[in-house]
Amino acid sequence: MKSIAIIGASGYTGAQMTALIYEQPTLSIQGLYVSENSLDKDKLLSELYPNYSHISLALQPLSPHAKDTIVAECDAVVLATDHKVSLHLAAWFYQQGLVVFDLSGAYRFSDLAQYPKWYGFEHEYPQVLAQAVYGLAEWDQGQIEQTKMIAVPGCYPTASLIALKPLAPLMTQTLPVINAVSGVTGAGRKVQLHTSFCEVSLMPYGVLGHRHQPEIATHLGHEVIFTPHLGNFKRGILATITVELEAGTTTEDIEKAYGVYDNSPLVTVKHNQFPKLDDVVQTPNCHLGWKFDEQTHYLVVSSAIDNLMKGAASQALQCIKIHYKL
Ligand SMILES: NC(=O)C1=CN([C@@H]2O[C@H](COP(=O)(O)OP(=O)(O)OC[C@H]3O[C@@H](n4cnc5c(N)ncnc54)[C@H](OP(=O)(O)O)[C@@H]3O)[C@@H](O)[C@H]2O)C=CC1
Ligand SMILES: CC(=O)N[C@@H](CCC(=O)OP(=O)(O)O)C(=O)O
Repeated sequence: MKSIAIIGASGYTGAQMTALIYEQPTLSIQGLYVSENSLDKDKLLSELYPNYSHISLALQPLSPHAKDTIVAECDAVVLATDHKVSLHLAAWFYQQGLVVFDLSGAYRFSDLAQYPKWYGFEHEYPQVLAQAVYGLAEWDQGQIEQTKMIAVPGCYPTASLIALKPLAPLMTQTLPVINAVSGVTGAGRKVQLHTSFCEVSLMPYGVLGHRHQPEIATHLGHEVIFTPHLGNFKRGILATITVELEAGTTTEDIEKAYGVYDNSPLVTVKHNQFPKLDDVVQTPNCHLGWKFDEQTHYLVVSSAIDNLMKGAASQALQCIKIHYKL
């Protein structure tokens, strides 16, 4: 049995993480934590999320004493916290010997120079960062087993990389174009004007400047154009990607490339049939659908995931299971 503390448990990904770990027979939840002065401290998680009424756990303030107790009692921590919060907590828990599964972007680049540019802070823990691995579960299994510092990928990068990585050896220099729409939970539970009910209307944002563009490019090994959109629905991401493949590429080559997922139960690949969000929301699955034009050698692939599940919590659970060989 592995004992895990969940920090940021009142947020959307933290609550989802709690519900998933709660169901695991070989994992136990040591505690749920929020910030020391959180408005939600000492409330039951089920007061915030009545759909989790079966989980009778309180949200505890992450005091210095609580941190020491976590170190004494836990094997691992899940950080479902903002990047800047995770930056410090991940380093501290890692240095105390715990395994860290961080849902934020604070450890997803090995290149220190990316952090001031995309996250607005200098990375203060280069030695911890050097130990961090990217936790795209279907691709990085060996690394996830080896290290104690796992950076769980972002939601848009998960959808995009699962679709694109098999195609990388077949791509030309032309940049793949990724258009993706996310539900509003992607922005977290905190109150913000642009995610309030009357403000949300399908629109692009972060055009040519979203931090997930370099994350996708880094872990694909190929530059991309990435345009996220906010949709007026709660959960899910649909990324539709147009990519030019080398002249002479055949439909069979692509079928073979996507065969890499033949033994990945959570990834479903369909030719000439496109996914829809309703089929993946509330599941850990990724559905891919693709079509290829042999004349122009352009391929269009759509990738659908639940941003809070495969885009965050269920992928973190995959990483936990891979790491502990559960
Ligand atoms: N939402 C999504 O679809 C995805 C999110 N992510 C990433 O996961 C992380 C969490 O996202 P999300 O769940 O959406 O965020 P939320 O805003 O919904 O939740 C953040 C949580 O962190 C807590 N928190 C804030 N400050 C501290 C602190 N100093 N110590 C302990 N807890 C703290 C908050 O509670 P309180 O403020 O009351 O203390 C809350 O529980 C982020 O890094 C995000 O980028 C990754 C993939 C997908
Ligand atoms: C709709 C929405 O706002 N989505 C978030 C992405 C959330 C995510 O995956 O997160 P990381 O911050 O962990 O990379 C955004 O665009 O910032």
